[in-house]
Amino acid sequence: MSDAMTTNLFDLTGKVAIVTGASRGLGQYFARALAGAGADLLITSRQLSSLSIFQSELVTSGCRAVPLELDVTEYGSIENMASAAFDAFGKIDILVNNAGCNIRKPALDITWEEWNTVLDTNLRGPFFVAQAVARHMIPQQSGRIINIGSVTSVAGYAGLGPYCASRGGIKQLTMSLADDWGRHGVTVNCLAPGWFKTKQNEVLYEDPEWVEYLVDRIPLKRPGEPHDLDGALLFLASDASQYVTGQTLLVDGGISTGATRATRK
Ligand SMILES: NC(=O)c1ccc[n+]([C@@H]2O[C@H](COP(=O)([O-])OP(=O)(O)OC[C@H]3O[C@@H](n4cnc5c(N)ncnc54)[C@H](O)[C@@H]3O)[C@@H](O)[C@H]2O)c1
Ligand SMILES: O=C(O)[C@H](O)[C@@H](O)[C@H](O)[C@H](O)CO
Repeated sequence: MSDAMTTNLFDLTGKVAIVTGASRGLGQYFARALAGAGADLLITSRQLSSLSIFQSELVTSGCRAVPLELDVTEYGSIENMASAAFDAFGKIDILVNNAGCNIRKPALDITWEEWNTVLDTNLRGPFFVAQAVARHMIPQQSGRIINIGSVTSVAGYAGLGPYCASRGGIKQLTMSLADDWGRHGVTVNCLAPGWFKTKQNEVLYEDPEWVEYLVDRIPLKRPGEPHDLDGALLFLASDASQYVTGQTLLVDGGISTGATRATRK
């Protein structure tokens, strides 16, 4: 019998995970899934107070959870977070680079500042968070970095120019970092969700016609639910993916099979 049949490849007992942007949305679900698999958690937000209820929930569930302040657009904030994270548990095994934002506007209306806000948050930030955390993972000769991408890592949508550029960039960045740090036992992969209703995009779901159009384009015929991401997250965070690096895993109900379709079914 192979070892895989006698051990739980997805078990994260004793592992320490950082989830950025964990005060709400997918970040909270990622943290819950990692805690459910046994990991201790470092949850970050720009405002520590926004983490207190969620920290209590994690602690009540038996997880050791520490809140940390992080603004991914500030280099000093990233450095402080990474060293505080390491000090909290003496190691960092998993990073989920989740914090992100979107400005949804026709390309002609995007300002210089808006471009910078999206790219600084979604691409420059995750790069420097990964760098700061890898400085702790490399001496350990192990680590799992999971960058959050999107279906827009592989497809372009009108009105999402800076966002698509940032998510395409994170896919390429994932491959570059995987090549850089693989020799040190650190894997870097990208988890790319499709369409999930959260604070970032809830306004879109207020329009039933848009929802109908969206669902029509999704082969599995529904938007994602956060728990749809659990399996892929735990795969990329655990020993189950020990020989997987540089990959982008789309969890999107199949919408990336075609950004648009000529006929409606
Ligand atoms: N919801 C979706 O359909 C979807 C699909 C694909 C990818 N994503 C990505 O998943 C991630 C989570 O998004 P969500 O849908 O939960 O949206 P959300 O807006 O609820 O969560 C985003 C989180 O990032 C944090 N954040 C924003 N700017 C930050 C900064 N400068 N520093 C630190 N934290 C910051 C926010 O405070 C929030 O906690 C984002 O990167 C998003 O782009 C979402
Ligand atoms: O704010 C938005 O317009 C959405 O949240 C997008 O980010 C998509 O949901 C997602 O990225 C597609 O994968």
